[in-house]
Amino acid sequence: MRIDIVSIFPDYLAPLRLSLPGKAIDRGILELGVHDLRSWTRDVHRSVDDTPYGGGPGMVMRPDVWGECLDDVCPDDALLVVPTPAGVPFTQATAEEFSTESHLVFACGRYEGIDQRVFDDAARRVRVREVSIGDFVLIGGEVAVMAMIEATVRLIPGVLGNNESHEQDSFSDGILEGPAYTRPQQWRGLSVPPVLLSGDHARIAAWRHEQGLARTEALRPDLLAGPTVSAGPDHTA
Ligand SMILES: Nc1cc(-c2ccc3ccn(Cc4ccccn4)c3c2)[nH]n1
Repeated sequence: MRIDIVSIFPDYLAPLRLSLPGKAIDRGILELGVHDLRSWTRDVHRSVDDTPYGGGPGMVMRPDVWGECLDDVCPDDALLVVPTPAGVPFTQATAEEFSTESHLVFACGRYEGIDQRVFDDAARRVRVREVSIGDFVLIGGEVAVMAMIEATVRLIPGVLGNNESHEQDSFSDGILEGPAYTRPQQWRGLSVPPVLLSGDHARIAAWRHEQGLARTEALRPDLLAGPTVSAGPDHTA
């Protein structure tokens, strides 16, 4: 898989080369390109934003600079992912879909966002996903992109080591994971649940499922309410 990211703060994405994505890069499983949007400016001030039509606070990112950038960075077979508070929810299902792509391009906006015509124009030749990572507003797209890349890259075969796996991920079977324990068996007067010491793998699996279900009912009853809308093949934003 190749991932390209466009940002006016390319250094913000440097941590992606550590930890998981970094290992994937070293193993040749992932190619990562980070691009400074200002490389596509033509004025002496290297301007990327302007005042919003219709008035309102803040600035909007210019279509001309983004358009020329995406012409260079985003080929027709790529999936263009645009983080925005006004997008379709990014879920584990979205991460699964993204992990099967050969080329992802992430457009990190700032200010009040990017001129909508950038995505209307891009949609003439590439698939576009406007995606939200949660119902809160960030200052820009970089943090959202790092979260989406981590959730996506860990699902690529070979990225997680043998003793880590995503098969039992939270959300992958629709319920939250139950509690986890490690040594020591007694700690500050608190004990590990005896079932986990029993060696009875069927009982342990059943207990973990019950614990996950109870946690889900208590904290995330919405997950038990049935399928939700998320950014995926049939939900183009
Ligand atoms: N789940 C998410 C995603 C974002 C996000 C993603 C990209 C950008 C580019 C700019 N902003 C700030 C901003 C503020 C007000 C209205 C629009 N955008 C972003 C915010 N916030 N929360």
